[in-house]
Amino acid sequence: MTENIEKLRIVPVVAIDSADDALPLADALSQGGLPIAEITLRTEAGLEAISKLSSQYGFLVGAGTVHSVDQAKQVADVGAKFVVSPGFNPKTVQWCLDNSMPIFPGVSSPTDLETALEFGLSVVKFFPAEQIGGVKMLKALQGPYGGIRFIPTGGISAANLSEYLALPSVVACGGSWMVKPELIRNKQFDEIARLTREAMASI
Ligand SMILES: O=C(O)C(=O)C[C@H](O)[C@H](O)COP(=O)(O)O
Repeated sequence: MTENIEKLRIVPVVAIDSADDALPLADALSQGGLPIAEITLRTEAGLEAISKLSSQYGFLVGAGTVHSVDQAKQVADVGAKFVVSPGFNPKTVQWCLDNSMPIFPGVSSPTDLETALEFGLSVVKFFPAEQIGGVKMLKALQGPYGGIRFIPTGGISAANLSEYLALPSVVACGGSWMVKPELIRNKQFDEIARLTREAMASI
């Protein structure tokens, strides 16, 4: 899974209000060159949106904001291909490992990284990236945690994306800047495709 995500280099993080918008959204992202999305469970429509996208050929759909084993089971049942969580929940991580579900749990400190090592993880989300020290913090972590790679998310946009992607420890960056909820709500799919193309052109 990491290789697939690393090829694309950006993971759009989506909060969707209506599952009816899922397919046009996936089309817009694909047109922009990013056939991938992390659909968060922040909204009630999230699970249904994941279900709709899981059968879209060539589109990689993961689930975000997964806080519990129950939620991990739910997203697995509807066809999510990977799980992301904002923090490190050992029970959720263990369930995913036991069930061959790729998981990228959030870390924000060396202590979290120690836990990730204990679970044998080699790729984690780094959240909230900008607020916890961004590129500088990732560089500092590179020494003692050279075996771990990151998906920084939080505060990333076209303006600072390339700084993160230049780090060898960064697999890809997550972000909502090209899929802001209001763009989806207003069905501005052309604008989503444009912002996605712009992001892809900057890397
Ligand atoms: O919902 C989750 O599971 C999260 O961890 C939060 C998201 O990853 C960030 O909200 C994305 O960050 P922005 O690109 O700054 O919007």
